[in-house]
Amino acid sequence: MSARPHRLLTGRLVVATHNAGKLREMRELVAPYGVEAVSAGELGLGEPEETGTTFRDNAHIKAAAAAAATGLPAFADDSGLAVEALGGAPGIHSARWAGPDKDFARAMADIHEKLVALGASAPAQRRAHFVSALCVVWPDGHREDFEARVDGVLVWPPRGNLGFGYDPMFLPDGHALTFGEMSSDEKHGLPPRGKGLSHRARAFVKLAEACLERP
Ligand SMILES: O=P(O)(O)OP(=O)(O)OP(=O)(O)OC[C@H]1O[C@@H](n2cnc3c(O)ncnc32)[C@H](O)[C@@H]1O
Ligand SMILES: [Mg+2]
Repeated sequence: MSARPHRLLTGRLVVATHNAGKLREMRELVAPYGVEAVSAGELGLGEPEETGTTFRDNAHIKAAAAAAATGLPAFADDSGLAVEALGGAPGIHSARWAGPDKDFARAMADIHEKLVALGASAPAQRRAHFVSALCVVWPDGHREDFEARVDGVLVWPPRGNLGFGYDPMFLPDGHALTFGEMSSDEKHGLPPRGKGLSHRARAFVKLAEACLERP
């Protein structure tokens, strides 16, 4: 095996998210690796303000806050949908676009309406990508960062109710189903089925390669 420049993650891990859909996916991703995942909710942790200007910064803010509060390594994701015709919006503001009620039906319609106003009806004009920045922070401040994206087009009307957030309108390139129509395993697209499909699974493949070992 090659030398590891990264720090190995073992034992208990805080999954520092308050998003139930992300929590489920992050737990599924770490499950094969023998780490004990405890959620921010189970530990009663608050939500830090996401004041960063990049996905990477915001993921670090969330992981660092959870590591400081618990004395355990913490794992956070900051992610979002970037729509090319909208100059990359909503991007790091993806959660905020859904408002305090987390109304993603409204946020998806909002994006669709903006694309219609631009005359963007052909798939080539409706290109978008999801980005995931994953950050692990240890109580001593050591951090490990991984980022990945998945490209696709935005469909209308939304299709499927299996995922969360913007999944029902996102059709990844080379696939016939939206993320909202995919099972969690299909959306992850991990071996033996694939090399990682979703932004989060692709970033996690990098994290696992660097910081995790199967028991
Ligand atoms: O910050 P935490 O507590 O992790 O939860 P959050 O929902 O606020 O998460 P973010 O700040 O990272 O905002 C990302 C938003 O982008 C959307 N998003 C990210 N990944 C997604 C995915 O895999 N499928 C659908 N929508 C996604 C989703 O709506 C999220 O609320
Ligand atoms: Mg957030």
